[in-house]
Amino acid sequence: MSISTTPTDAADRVPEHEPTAHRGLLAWVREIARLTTPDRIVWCDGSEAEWHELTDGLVAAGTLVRLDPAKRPNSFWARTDPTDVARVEERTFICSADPADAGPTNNWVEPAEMKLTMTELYRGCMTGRTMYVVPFCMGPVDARAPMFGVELTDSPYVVASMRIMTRMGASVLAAMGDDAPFVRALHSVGAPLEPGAADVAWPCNDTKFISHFPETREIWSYGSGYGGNSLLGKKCYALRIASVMGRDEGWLAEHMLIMKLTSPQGVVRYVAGAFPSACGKTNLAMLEPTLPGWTVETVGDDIAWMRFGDDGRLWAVNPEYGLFGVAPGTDHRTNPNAMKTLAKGNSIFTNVARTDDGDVWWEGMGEPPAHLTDWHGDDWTPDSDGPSSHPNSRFCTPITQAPTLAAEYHDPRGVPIDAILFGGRRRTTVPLVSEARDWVHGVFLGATLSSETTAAATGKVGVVRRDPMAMLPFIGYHAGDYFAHWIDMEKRAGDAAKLPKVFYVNWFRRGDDGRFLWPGFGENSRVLAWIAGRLDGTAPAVETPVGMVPPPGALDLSGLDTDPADVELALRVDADEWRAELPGIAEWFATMGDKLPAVLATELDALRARLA
Ligand SMILES: Nc1nc2c(ncn2[C@@H]2O[C@H](COP(=O)(O)OP(=O)(O)OP(=O)(O)O)[C@@H](O)[C@H]2O)c(=O)[nH]1
Ligand SMILES: O=C([O-])CC(=O)C(=O)O
Ligand SMILES: [Mn+2]
Repeated sequence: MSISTTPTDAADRVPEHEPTAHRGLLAWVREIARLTTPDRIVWCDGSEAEWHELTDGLVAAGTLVRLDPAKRPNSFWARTDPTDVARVEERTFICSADPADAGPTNNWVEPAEMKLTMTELYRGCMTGRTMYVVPFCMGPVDARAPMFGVELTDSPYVVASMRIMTRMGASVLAAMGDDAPFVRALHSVGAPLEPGAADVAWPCNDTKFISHFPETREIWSYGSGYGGNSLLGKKCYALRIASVMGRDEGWLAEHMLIMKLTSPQGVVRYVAGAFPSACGKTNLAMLEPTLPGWTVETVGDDIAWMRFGDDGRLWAVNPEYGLFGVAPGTDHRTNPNAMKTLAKGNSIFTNVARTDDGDVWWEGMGEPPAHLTDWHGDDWTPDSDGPSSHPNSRFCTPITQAPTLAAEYHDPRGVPIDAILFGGRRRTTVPLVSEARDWVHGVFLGATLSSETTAAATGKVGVVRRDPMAMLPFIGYHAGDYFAHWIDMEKRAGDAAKLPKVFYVNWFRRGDDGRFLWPGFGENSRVLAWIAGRLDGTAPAVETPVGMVPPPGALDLSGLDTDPADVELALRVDADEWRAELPGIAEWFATMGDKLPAVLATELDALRARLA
């Protein structure tokens, strides 16, 4: 790291140590320093030495606790303020010039008004703190058009996490040269330190704003240190801002995993999958197939940027560099590859429990130890009331440590997608797997995707809501325009178009007694094998009102110890349940007003007719 300024004249000193000649960047850094008045400015180089300096400082401040290096090398335990544990959707804003561009799914404030409000919050907000300049790149730096960003933040926890989650530092700054365009991402925890005041382990502010200015490609985040609100390369840039770039430039920025699926015969298929937050993307991306001979390799677990190649195929890149995964439920039986990734160390665990011998623990990881320190920092025993770990506790770890990493991960061209899966968390109605009849029907399935809310966002858990393409909290513009953009992708593919087939999955259907009807996790390979068979034209399917499903016997259930009657229930298409679903879909579409593409209204009419 290089320190560019002294404590007293942070904003105005001659930039002798500023490691770039990028005038736009320098001017912005000085402008923000003048506004936020940090004690010093640090330009992050992404080096090993810088990581150690940051993490040592965070340990000294009490934000991080170093885990036992013999068990978890170079790894740390963090606890947040109990009010700062998840994305805050009601405090997230799309500040487009025209409110119609934000649409019915976003909070909107006029951009100048939002900037006025937030400028007053930012004024002096870094007093007593360091402002870090974090140059980062979403996707490979050697891409044809590398996607740069710079985050200015007063949180060293954010800097350390950004080093895991993005390509960042001196090499990125060098690649930016002196005039590359970049997304300006400003972040503050909103907790100035007056001289002599004591700091807290997790500074944050009750007032929170996660604001996006799509026209100027800017992000202003204030008051939260939690990942989804503060690691601005992730949801804010790679989904909300990038979805607007995609609209303008003809590509897609999606909340999708990307996997490489290889059959026992060696046939390779690339599959992307959109499931809402905490609905199984990371697990599917790292799956250990139970069906012999199949392999799954990981390209991405959360975000896919997809554009058509000259070959008419849809090519997907994972813009991220790390995994920011849900901890609870992750275990050697459910996701052994995540456990192996974490065992290599170099990770930050947030809001999980710590064992007395310097390791981490969370619900779902086998038998609980007799004593833990829980995510509040309190003593915890198996007799304690609540869980030891917050349901949205997370691990942050380098994706390059995954034993399942596909070699293609590093390829700036990405991988050509053969199938897109949409999926949600539904106790009823939605069958284990179904296939769309064509592209428009596939877009309809995505546009009407529904799921029960999870702990990944603040608010009530378990409420069914429409979550189009698993992007409800992340579409940076009008959802009706977004649907039209998806439909139009068919035209963008050109004459040689080879569109992915679309499937709809639900791992979470339950029996009357609340049990999961389908065992999930590695057993999902059986569903993937049927999907691969559909792509090859070898697997059978039967028409139902909602799409094509595997007939009895079409799923390979050999060696599965689930009751076949449960599998049948998981696959069932119940016309009554689906008829009950129709008013909700109609209501949802009505919120799009005249922006709803006519073909989607036609799809709904056709579904209604098939169910009549
Ligand atoms: N029953 C069941 N649970 C699953 C399955 N796959 C994942 N889960 C659980 O669902 C939760 C979320 O899974 P993840 O894979 O982390 O979800 P995600 O979509 O990557 O979540 P985000 O990182 O928030 O976007 C975890 O507790 C998993 O254990 C499955 O096939 N069946
Ligand atoms: O953004 C976050 O906090 C984590 C995440 O991946 C999601 O919620 O989809
Ligand atoms: Mn996610």
